[in-house]
Amino acid sequence: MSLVIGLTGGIASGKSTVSAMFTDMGITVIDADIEARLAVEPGEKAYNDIVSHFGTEILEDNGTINRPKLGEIIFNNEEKRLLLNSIVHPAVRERMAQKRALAEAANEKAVVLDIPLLFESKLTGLVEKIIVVYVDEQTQLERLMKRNGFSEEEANSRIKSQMPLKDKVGLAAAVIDNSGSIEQSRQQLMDLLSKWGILRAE
Ligand SMILES: CC(C)(COP(=O)(O)OP(=O)(O)OC[C@H]1O[C@@H](n2cnc3c(N)ncnc32)[C@H](O)[C@@H]1O)[C@@H](O)C(=O)NCCC(=O)NCCS
Ligand SMILES: Nc1ncnc2c1ncn2[C@@H]1O[C@H](COP(=O)(O)OP(=O)(O)OP(=O)(O)O)[C@@H](O)[C@H]1O
Repeated sequence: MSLVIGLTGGIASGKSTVSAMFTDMGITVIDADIEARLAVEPGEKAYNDIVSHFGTEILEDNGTINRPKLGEIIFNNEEKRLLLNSIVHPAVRERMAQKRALAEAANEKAVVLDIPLLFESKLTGLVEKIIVVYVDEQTQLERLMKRNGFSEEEANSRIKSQMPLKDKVGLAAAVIDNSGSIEQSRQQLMDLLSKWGILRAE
């Protein structure tokens, strides 16, 4: 039986950084952001639905979705964001369930589902234990602006579209505080996985 771990947090809180640590340990990570990208490739049902609702203005010349443009629309319009969610999320859920079943069938010790919107989309039933990757608000804002080249306003509109990170902390089985160095976060993860019996204590 695999332990199914949900890895979540807020935008730019460090989920990918922590999920890379799991991958380094040979633990399978299924990433909702990647599945969401695959689900909207040309020819997919979700792609057709997006084009019919948002129009061809959100396409690149080669027919793929212009992600910065769609992002600018949905992070400034709650109704449109919920519409996009209703198109993309069912496809993501289906893809993640398929991959999770494959990892479980292979009898892996643990499998990680990296889902930014685990709580917002009420997907907690998909996982057994939840790890929240936390950073303080100021660090989150600074890292998001730096990583994506966003203005403070652009970064804040994205942060505000999610459940406040500090509210997620209270809903988790464990929290990794990623406000410090990456090495400090790695140590927290190692301690946690030893405690859960996934890694042997050194
Ligand atoms: C709006 C889109 C095109 C912007 O693409 P872009 O490449 O700029 O960002 P990316 O997909 O890498 O997402 C970055 C982060 O933004 C946050 N985010 C993305 N979508 C949403 C959303 N609908 N609501 C709140 N936060 C979101 C997440 O923290 C995510 O990790 C894209 O995020 C999208 O299609 N979103 C809808 C699907 C979705 O909810 N994905 C998130 C997990 S399933
Ligand atoms: N402990 C750290 N110290 C300094 N920078 C960090 C640390 N952890 C992550 N970062 C940087 O902060 C940014 C956000 O981290 P990361 O991409 O892992 O977040 P994320 O939660 O996966 O984001 P998203 O879900 O929005 O894609 C990245 O540019 C990353 O390199």
